[in-house]
Amino acid sequence: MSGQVPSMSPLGAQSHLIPPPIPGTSTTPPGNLVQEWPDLGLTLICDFISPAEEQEMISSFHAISPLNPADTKRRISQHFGHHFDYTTFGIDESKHSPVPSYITNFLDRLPVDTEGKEMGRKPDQFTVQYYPPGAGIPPHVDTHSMFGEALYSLSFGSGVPMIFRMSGENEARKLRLPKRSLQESSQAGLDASADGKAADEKSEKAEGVVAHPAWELMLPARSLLVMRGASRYGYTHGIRPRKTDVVDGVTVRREGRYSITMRSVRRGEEIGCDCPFPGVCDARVRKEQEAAAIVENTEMAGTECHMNSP
Ligand SMILES: O=C(O)CCC(=O)C(=O)O
Ligand SMILES: [Fe+2]
Repeated sequence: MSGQVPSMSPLGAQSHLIPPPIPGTSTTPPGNLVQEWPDLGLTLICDFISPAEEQEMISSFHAISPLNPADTKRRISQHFGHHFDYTTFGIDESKHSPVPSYITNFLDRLPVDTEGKEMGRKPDQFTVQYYPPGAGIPPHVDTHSMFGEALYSLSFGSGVPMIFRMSGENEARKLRLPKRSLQESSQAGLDASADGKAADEKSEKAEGVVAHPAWELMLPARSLLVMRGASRYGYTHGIRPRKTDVVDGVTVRREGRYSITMRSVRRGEEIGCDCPFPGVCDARVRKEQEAAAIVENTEMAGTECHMNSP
């Protein structure tokens, strides 16, 4: 079955990767290969942009953020479109950075929902990132309630394997921990998530949490990944920091990679989530915390009454 969800694995197997689920394949009218995992809501469209568009994107990125040869480790991010305010967890309508033409040029080509409440919805928030060779991004679930369901990631410059794993107890627990700092989870709409894979696995091992197996999906340069459904709401995604990758059985050096993460910002009544993954859903966590605060206040009031009574 395409998009089959792997079953739970015993502890210890988690650092090993299992093969990715087998996709269904098709081609778009211009002949681009499309890989689809319908059960996971995951789609990968190859050659979504041309090599010429890719070159334009790279030069436009570095026109704003020139590469610093002394700094070869840090991911560099540029934000366009509506600004998301991570202190209020809302949109700041007064702040908007013009979206560069290298992005607006392909917006009409993005696959959007053709039915349902998000029909025709296009992204309006864009994060362009440069990952120097070897850099990654910790496994995380993008915030559910504040963004539309479809998340897009366009890869360019070079390809990279993205790691996916059905989230479990560990992610649910972390989402419920008091936030050490909003900044920590802020840079790309991430949940209050891991500090990285190593930290993730260490805490799982220490607590004996049984993790779901992880698998990697190669995102080729110029490909577009679309995450909806389970892959968007229930799975963590990330990129392991490492200098080499094994691609089709061959070890290759990782090159610098760029990506454009595209999201649509929810406003007003749209904010919220009723996904089938309450363990890692920020909307559910907020409700739980509000309910707990009401109980606590009621108990405090009861105590006061009791103290005041003769
Ligand atoms: O670089 C990517 O493809 C993904 C980045 C990501 O997951 C994010 O910004 O939330
Ligand atoms: Fe993400």
